[in-house]
Amino acid sequence: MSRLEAPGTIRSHEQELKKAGDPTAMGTHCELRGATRVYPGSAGRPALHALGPIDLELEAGRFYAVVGPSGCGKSTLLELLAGLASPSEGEVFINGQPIEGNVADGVGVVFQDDASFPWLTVWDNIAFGLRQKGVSENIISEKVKGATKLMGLTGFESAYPAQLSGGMRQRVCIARTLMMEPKLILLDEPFGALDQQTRLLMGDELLNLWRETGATVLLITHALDEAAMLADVVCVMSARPGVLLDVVETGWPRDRDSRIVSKPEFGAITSRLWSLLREESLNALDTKQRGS
Ligand SMILES: Nc1ncnc2c1ncn2[C@@H]1O[C@H](COP(=O)(O)OP(=O)(O)OP(=O)(O)O)[C@@H](O)[C@H]1O
Repeated sequence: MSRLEAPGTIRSHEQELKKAGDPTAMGTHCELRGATRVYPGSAGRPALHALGPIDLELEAGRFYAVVGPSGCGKSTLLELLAGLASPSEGEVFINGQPIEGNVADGVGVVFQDDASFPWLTVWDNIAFGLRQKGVSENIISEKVKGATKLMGLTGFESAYPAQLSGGMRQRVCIARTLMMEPKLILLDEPFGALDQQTRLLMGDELLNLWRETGATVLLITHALDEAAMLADVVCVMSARPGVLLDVVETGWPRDRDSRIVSKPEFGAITSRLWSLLREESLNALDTKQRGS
């Protein structure tokens, strides 16, 4: 069942897994402490306080989703964790080490926009990062084969992105990220452009991937049902500047799949998320309509 816990209390789960010697608890541990992000003003535009302060701890090997009103700072939060931006105040730690604007090793990011390279085949798209790193072709070949199989792309290795569906192109991007064996996978609305059925199936694939790699996953999504189905923990953000409103533990078993959407608990979780977000979303809409 859905239950709410204060952000600090989720630490115990990781400790339990480690004590039990769980091999899947191999992902990255992340922590934001008092992190804020203010975009400086320019050309007569005032500075914009986009995020925080936020305190959030991501335990190794768990699946997190972040939901919140449009423009509340979800992508900004992801950029801080990815090391693509530095906090204006506060700190971000990856495995206990502060990061300051450096993309940490073992972090993979997947964005909403189809980021496949149109001039490369599926195979070469997936191999791209490893080639950049100078990895030998033998090893690349083995890894690409594994990734195409895992992402259901076998048989399409020599196709170009334009010959694939949107869902397949997004799988190519996920496979390319996977190649780098990330211990922290950050996804910003990766299924936003897909139809509902494809989103559910991609969600199942993402769950498989998460189980197989033991990575820590943080998924940003507008879709409350996607968050409720996929995540162990749903972080609910307020309207801008986004702060953590609540942390909802879904309580799903690790071997879940999209069939849980028919369970009564699923409806209870999505209702809980909407009751937390409804007022915030109205506030965000109101602010947008006032043009501030
Ligand atoms: N580089 C930037 N410079 C100035 N303002 C920015 C920049 N990037 C984002 N913002 C602003 O910061 C706020 C938060 O943006 P962000 O993209 O993090 O929100 P979000 O919750 O991911 O939005 P959405 O739900 O619409 O995708 C928004 O008001 C946005 O316009």
